[in-house]
Amino acid sequence: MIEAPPATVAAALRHTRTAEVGLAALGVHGHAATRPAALLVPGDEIVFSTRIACLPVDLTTRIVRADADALTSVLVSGPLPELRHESLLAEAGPRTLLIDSVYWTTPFGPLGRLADITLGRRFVRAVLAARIAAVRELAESWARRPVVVGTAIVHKGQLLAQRRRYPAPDAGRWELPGGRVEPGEDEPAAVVRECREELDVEVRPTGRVGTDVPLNNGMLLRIHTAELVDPSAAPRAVEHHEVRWVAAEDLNDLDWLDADHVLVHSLRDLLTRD
Ligand SMILES: Nc1nc2c([nH]c(=O)n2[C@H]2C[C@H](O)[C@@H](COP(=O)(O)OP(=O)(O)OP(=O)(O)O)O2)c(=O)[nH]1
Repeated sequence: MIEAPPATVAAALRHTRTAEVGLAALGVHGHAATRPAALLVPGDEIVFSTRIACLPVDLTTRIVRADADALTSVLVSGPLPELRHESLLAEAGPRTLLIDSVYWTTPFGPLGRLADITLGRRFVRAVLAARIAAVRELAESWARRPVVVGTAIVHKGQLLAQRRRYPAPDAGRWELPGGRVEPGEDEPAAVVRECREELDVEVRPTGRVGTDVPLNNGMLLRIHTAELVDPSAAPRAVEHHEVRWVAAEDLNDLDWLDADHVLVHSLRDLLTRD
């Protein structure tokens, strides 16, 4: 049990720090091989190096799922024929139940099975415990951050994106409508208010998508889904340069803000779900 919402725990699971630093204490050294970015996305690979029974072992895994319900990785190369690691998350009131499952096949027949029982399982349990401790620490500290809501408005299979006008480093880049949650306001109310202010339309919040994303300014970005109350309403750029309806296959073409880049695969899933 972790004292944070599932989307926050899911963000901590995706953080390269929990894959790297969490395991270093056990002599397992890992680094993200494909991208140095802080949150892992599907397709990213992590290389782990360690010694088991004095033998050097290198193992590479690839992330195949990274959303608010689960992080899953599979073996790319290493000393095992098969390895799959699944971390499943379930909401438990204000807390999150994290269930870690590791499935593997042992090489070397009966000898391998013996080594598995005497060493392998103990090692995997210790690795999982170290990782969960790192995830807990990160998630519980992020859960105390102020929240910025982003809104994934879906209409006719497309997502509304808007292009920022300011500040200078972000000008011209794309983001989702939204902003800081005001004191005393709940998140769906902030979504409705921000969309009214930024787009001059009424939206109806419908749920959530993706994991949270920690921002460099000390806040936490959380994405809600929404639909237009009046399907014929046309959102307009009140504060931004431009608004645009974007199809799933075009999401990658936009120059998103850094935080939004790691959400693009979840936004694509949202548009192609039905
Ligand atoms: N709204 C929004 N903000 C994002 C996204 N991605 C991202 O990194 N951010 C950052 C940019 C800002 O540092 C912060 C949100 O601030 P903001 O300027 O949109 O909203 P605000 O209501 O707090 O500010 P303002 O309108 O008073 O200027 O979150 C996103 O997709 N949508």
